[in-house]
Amino acid sequence: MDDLSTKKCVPCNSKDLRPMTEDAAKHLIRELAEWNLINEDGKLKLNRSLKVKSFLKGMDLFKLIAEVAEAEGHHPDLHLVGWNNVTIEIWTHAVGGLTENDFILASKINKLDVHNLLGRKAAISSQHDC
Ligand SMILES: C[C@H](O)[C@H](O)[C@H]1CNC2=NC(N)=NC(=O)C2=N1
Repeated sequence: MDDLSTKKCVPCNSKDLRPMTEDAAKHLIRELAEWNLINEDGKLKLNRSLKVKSFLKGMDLFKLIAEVAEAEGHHPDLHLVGWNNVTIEIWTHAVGGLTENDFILASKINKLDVHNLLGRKAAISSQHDC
């Protein structure tokens, strides 16, 4: 399996884009440390929450994530910035479910060097050598 973070998201407006099955999503999620596969009213999504050092550091993290999303042309739902935590959800709105784009974006988020923004003991990805 190629490292998802080395792939590029594709435009979501191709008519033959379909949501992936739950089995396919369960297979791919194994490549994504710290992300959860959730089923919200039958809609599969990727979800994760992170501890951050402060509200402002949470906003800084969202800005870095936004830059990755803009570069990929694929966007997360940046759900929440709390005083010490953030929550991110990713799904492909065009198909109402998950596509490989979502996993690619999550993998690129995992690669961000944001140690200075994260709360104690938090890590953006357990795959990092910290
Ligand atoms: C053409 C382009 O791919 C679409 O407008 C993109 C933009 N970003 C997107 N992000 C997400 N998460 N889902 C989409 O369906 C989507 N569509």
